Amino acid sequence: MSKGNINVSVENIFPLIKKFLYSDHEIFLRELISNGTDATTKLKHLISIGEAKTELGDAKIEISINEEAKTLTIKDQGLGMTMDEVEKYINQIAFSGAEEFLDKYKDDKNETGVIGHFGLGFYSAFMVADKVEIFTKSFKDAPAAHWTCDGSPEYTLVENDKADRGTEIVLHIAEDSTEFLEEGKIRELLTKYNRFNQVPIKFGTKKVNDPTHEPQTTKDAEGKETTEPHRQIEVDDIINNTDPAWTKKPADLEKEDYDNFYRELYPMQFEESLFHIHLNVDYPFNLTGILFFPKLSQNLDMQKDKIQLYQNQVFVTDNVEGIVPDFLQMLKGVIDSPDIPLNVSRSYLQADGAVKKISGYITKKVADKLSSLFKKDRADFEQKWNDIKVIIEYGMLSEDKFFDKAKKFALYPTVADSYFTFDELIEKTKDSQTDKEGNHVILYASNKDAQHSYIQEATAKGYEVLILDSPIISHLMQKLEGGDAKVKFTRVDADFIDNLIKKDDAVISKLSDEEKDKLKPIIEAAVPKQTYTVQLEAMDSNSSPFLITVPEFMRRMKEMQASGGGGMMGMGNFPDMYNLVVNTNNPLVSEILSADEDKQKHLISQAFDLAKLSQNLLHGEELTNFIKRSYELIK
Ligand SMILES: Nc1ncnc2c1ncn2[C@@H]1O[C@H](COP(=O)(O)OP(=O)(O)OP(=O)(O)O)[C@@H](O)[C@H]1O
Repeated sequence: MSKGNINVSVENIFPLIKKFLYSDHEIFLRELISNGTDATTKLKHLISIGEAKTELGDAKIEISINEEAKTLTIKDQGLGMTMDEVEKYINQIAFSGAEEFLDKYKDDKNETGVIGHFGLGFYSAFMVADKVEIFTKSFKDAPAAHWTCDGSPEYTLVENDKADRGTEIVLHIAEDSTEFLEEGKIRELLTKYNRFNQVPIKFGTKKVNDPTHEPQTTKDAEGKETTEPHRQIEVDDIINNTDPAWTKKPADLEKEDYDNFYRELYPMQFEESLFHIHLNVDYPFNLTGILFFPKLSQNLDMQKDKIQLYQNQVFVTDNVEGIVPDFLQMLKGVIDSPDIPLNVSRSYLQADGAVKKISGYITKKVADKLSSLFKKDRADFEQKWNDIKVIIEYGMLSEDKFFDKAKKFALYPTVADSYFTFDELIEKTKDSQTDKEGNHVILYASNKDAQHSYIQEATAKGYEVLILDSPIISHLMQKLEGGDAKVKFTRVDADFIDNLIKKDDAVISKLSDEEKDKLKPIIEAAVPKQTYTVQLEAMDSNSSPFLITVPEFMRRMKEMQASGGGGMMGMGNFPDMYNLVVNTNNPLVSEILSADEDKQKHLISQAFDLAKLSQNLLHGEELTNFIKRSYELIK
């Protein structure tokens, strides 16, 4: 028997371990299972190179709870340790590792930046146990060992008669951690961290139908058939899938396999994904994974499903900030990499060269996949556009490299359901939609119904009108305009149509300048001055007499501010401002001019309300009054 002090210089490490990372005590189980997994895969390797003369068998890791003894046991069939190895690995290496880890992070307790908390290793057991025992027998021909430590720096190490190869860690669960003696809690943790563990994990047994037994059907005297019940047998309850889809070669997988994996990953998700991207790189870093483009969903549960980060098939976190570019965080799926440093703060992570490369690689893979989908089946891509556009537009805004690639496949749908790429759009509209100053005006609407009359005016002239309705689209337009000084995006209700795209053939006004000077103050007096600027224009006589427009610049700045930054400071709080465009060629406007004062008021308020109605601006009392007045008119 040997007794000893682990390391006197850090006498208080155990209370520190207990207090440390309080909310993350649960990771002890992941750490111990990872050790068991390593021990098993190492043995497998030694057998394969002929260094270990033993059979691996169906080596698994077994987790068991003994409620009476208040213990939780993690037992593996890996390579085990000799007495000397326990002394070396547990008393020295593991301990100094834990010590170093704690030393580094003990002041960082509140820093959410520490992710994963890998590295504390074996000693994390003391977060939940007040005594830990190790029973271990090496695959080598050496006596088994029994190590005990009760949370003081003192340990004992004695020989033991354990006969089967492997290591058994017995945790005597502390009074304040008894939740880890509950089956439900352990099952939850196993599912969270280890459902794709490389080595099978057994947690209890379960009853299944005996596959060797065929239930017999018998007939009674009246010919009624009775089938005997299935015979049930008890089998190990293996909680994990050791071979998840992302560890396989894409060539070995069908679409169905990816769909099944999506469902396996998010069992509460009933929608299928739109498409997947299989990641697989081994230089200059190791990374595998599968990312899914989800269908846009209002379902909040769905938003909760996030990309999960694994390290060698062990779950680390579903907060992939800094590793996956922001714009791709709406994707779902898994990435697995042993090369991501996990016990560092996020700011460090973002500056890490390998992590930057990973993020760049993921961006490139996503762009390449989208590009190939676009080329392979454009109709299908167009159909999916609505679900994927926000991610792509966000990416174009935030990553220049992605912008350059996405410019070739990002789509601009029109109100007539055509989908153009940017280049196609420019080509299609450059002759008809270039104004007399040489500006190439791209017209768009944000809502087909709300801006219906404006859209109609524009399409009647043969112009293309896009439907652009993502929340960040104003930022993207700004960026696209920045790339070509002549291209201007303008919403269809930003002005009356002839002013949106000014051509040379100006319409002649039926009203003389004196008549206009007379008319303007009459209308101004009848509409709220602070909100509406009256603008007299000679338009087509068939166009509406009154038209409410929102200047493009003003509206876009407000929208950009509402969707986060970019707009001019303070614009978001600016009151709504509109132009009231009066068509001096419309007969009704001539009539207003020649009518008596009462009739003038009446005609203006009716026409003004109609203009408001077509901009969806007529509400409440104004709407009630308008309806009343309109009934009077048809009586
Ligand atoms: N179940 C086990 N079977 C065999 N050896 C083990 C087992 N658990 C721990 N060890 C030995 O103890 C050492 C220290 O374990 P510990 O978990 O503290 O650190 P680690 O696994 O090396 O690294 P990490 O800090 O990433 O967990 C291991 O490297 C291994 O040699």
